[in-house]
Amino acid sequence: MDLDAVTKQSALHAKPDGLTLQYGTAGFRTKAEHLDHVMFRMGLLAVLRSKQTKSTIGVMVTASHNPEEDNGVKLVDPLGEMLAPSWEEHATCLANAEEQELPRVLLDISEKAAVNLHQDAFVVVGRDTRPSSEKLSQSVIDGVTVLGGQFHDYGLLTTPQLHYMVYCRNTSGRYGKATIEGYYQKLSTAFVELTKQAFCSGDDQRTLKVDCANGIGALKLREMKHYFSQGLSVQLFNDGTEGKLNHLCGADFVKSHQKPPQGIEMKSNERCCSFDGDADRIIYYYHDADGQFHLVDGDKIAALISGFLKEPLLEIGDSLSLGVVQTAYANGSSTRYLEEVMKVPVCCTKTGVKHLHHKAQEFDIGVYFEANGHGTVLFSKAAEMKIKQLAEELEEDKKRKAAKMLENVIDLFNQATGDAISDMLVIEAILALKGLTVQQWDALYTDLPNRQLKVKVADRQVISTTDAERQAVKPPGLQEAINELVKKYRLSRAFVRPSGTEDIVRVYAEADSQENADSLAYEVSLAVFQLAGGIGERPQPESPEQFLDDSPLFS
Ligand SMILES: CC(=O)N[C@H]1[C@@H](OP(=O)(O)O)O[C@H](CO)[C@@H](O)[C@@H]1O
Ligand SMILES: [Mg+2]
Repeated sequence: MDLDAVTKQSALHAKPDGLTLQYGTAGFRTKAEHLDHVMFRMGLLAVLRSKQTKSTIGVMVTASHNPEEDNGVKLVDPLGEMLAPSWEEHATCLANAEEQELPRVLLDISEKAAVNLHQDAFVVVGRDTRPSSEKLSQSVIDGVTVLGGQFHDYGLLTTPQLHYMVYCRNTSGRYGKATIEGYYQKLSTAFVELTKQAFCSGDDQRTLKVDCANGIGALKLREMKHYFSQGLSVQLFNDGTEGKLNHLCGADFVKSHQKPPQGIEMKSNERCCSFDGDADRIIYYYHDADGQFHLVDGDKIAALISGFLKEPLLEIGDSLSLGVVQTAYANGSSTRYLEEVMKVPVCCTKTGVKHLHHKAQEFDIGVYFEANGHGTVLFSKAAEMKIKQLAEELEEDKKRKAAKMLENVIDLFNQATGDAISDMLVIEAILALKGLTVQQWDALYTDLPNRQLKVKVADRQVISTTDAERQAVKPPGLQEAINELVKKYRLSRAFVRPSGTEDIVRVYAEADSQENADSLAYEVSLAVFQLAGGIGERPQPESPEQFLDDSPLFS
């Protein structure tokens, strides 16, 4: 390691005084103007991680669903997974080190993680469409090269596409080709194969309206749509030509506001979906004949997919285990439906894809989705081999077809991470094969009315939780207060946790009516405000709708 060169270069990527950042649920995120030094340092860290794992490491520059002025960075581990937790700590240490400390911190990390400094390093870089992303990804590359690492800059990519590239490169191309063309080919071939039957049987070509959040999803979907146009026609909205990234549109907006995005023309009963700003989340929705808006979220996606997978699994007669992984934000009705109607085991983990991903790996077939639409399905190596073998060997036509279908489903899912494009194609394939409308899908179960709020407190870390974030253990008295409030309503549940991506506390409540869910969320927010050090004046009790966007206390 040429530490003198690091010192010299780092002066060109100076750290603003007094800034402390933490590698959170999805890497570092803050205002773009504060991130140059973090990018450079994550370039350095990616080289060390690459040397240690003797693999290609990914660095993605994005702040996903956050405002256009923000940016962020996360590292992608060898199998396309999120960075290992011990390295998250190294990342935080490195990002916050004073400039003169950098050489020492780099040596410290190398020693602690037993990095062989003579090993070659290779890093791949991707970025979203934010105005700040190009320059920031150049700072990542500066960090990579100063430590002698090789790199490939993919330029504009969705986050899941970068995960895919990393996975392909570290599995000698067995997973797919590590090019954008390879990604399009792999997914669209599986989609066309899977849906052949559905479209032969006389179904009209299907159309789907997609709100691309004015982000990278628009660019990539536009490039890709010709590959699968024989099975599905997508109409793009919020494609970035006019509007601002994630502003009044995108999956996060639709889910948290429970209303349609601006910039999309919705006719009644038309199937629409929204991606988020880096295209790793997807949410469906429609207006019914009475003009009422219906959200079909990540929980319903998990229900649709697991129901669909159960049938061919039964058909092939193999006892592969199927399970669903959710977080505390999953609607209570979805959990009940999966467990009681579908008879599928359900696990709850902490928020953040890495937790769900790891839990899902415990099943032969692990379906994981956050309610906000981030998720995928993981097939264990053993399950994949078994299915491939059965698709070749099974004599009975019906059984062989079921195995073949599962084989295509495996190829259609991005096994590295949740992927809006891949999930969209899976969902569209299932709806086509089953002949389901979006209304029929929505009718699998009825969501319990729910409300999410954000509370600003002086230090959100005064709240700590247990039981997959469903119980607050600190500050004293908070959980007891929540329990008392929950008792006032029917079918109710509420929890609070500090966000891992924003400087706020999140409050979630559900109950038998929207009014009750709103009141409960509001009352719990007040309890947080009082017991966990809220900032500003105590808000007057009004409808949560009124302070969803505007209040400095709640948003
Ligand atoms: C309630 C919620 O939607 N939380 C989101 C959000 O995390 P927070 O830690 O809640 O800020 O961003 C994460 C990264 O995108 C995503 O994984 C997660 O689901
Ligand atoms: Mg995202």
